[in-house]
Amino acid sequence: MLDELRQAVWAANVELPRRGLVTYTWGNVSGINRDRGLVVIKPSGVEYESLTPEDLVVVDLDGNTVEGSLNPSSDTATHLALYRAFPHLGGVVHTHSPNAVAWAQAEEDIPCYGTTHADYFYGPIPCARRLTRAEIDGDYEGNTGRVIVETFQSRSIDPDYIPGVICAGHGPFVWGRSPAQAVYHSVVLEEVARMAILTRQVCPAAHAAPQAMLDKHFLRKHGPNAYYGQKQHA
Ligand SMILES: O=C(CO)[C@@H](O)[C@@H](O)COP(=O)(O)O
Repeated sequence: MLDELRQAVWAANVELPRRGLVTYTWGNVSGINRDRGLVVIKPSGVEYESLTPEDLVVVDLDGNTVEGSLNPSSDTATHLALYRAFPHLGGVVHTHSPNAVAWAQAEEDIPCYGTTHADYFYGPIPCARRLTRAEIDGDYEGNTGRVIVETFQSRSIDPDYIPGVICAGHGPFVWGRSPAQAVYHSVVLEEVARMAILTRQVCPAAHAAPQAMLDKHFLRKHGPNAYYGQKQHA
């Protein structure tokens, strides 16, 4: 079932260790078929070295397993909350990439200091608040997704313009139009998180990039007036 999506989700998952974004099994990628309302996701705790496309689990948007004999990722409910709330998402990635986690553990948005960030994220990357005790004890992974969605709604952030978030004390969830694009954005998020840490070290009072620079760099790559590259780039 969903052979093409299964292959894309498998390729995106095995790209995570190649890109240095995961240690052991600390991450997962999913992809969605919107027509069928089905999500393909990595099974929980399976090593990337032994992962095959057949190991992936197919779930519906309520989290029921439709195909697969392995348990889906423990983060499945978070992925599903994002797919339900943000209709343009085609793929979601979660990792514990260290520079993004550093900002998440500091409970700070990742500031946009320059053009590398502005090329892909149209403003600071938000840090979603810590969960309450009741939210952790209850539907933890579902609540993680709900808090991410609340963060975007309450701050009027468009998830197409800021394709990722860091969750306080936890780590990044990043998305894209496809599983491959979600991995691409995860690589960028980790790099800009690292650059922002270096910037703070060089100058603790560094200024955020001005709006004009954000506008120029994001909008020349995204949206109706984009002119960067050859039109098919992520
Ligand atoms: O945060 C955690 C574990 O604390 C998970 O995101 C990570 O280990 C990946 O879990 P899965 O192997 O996808 O269940």
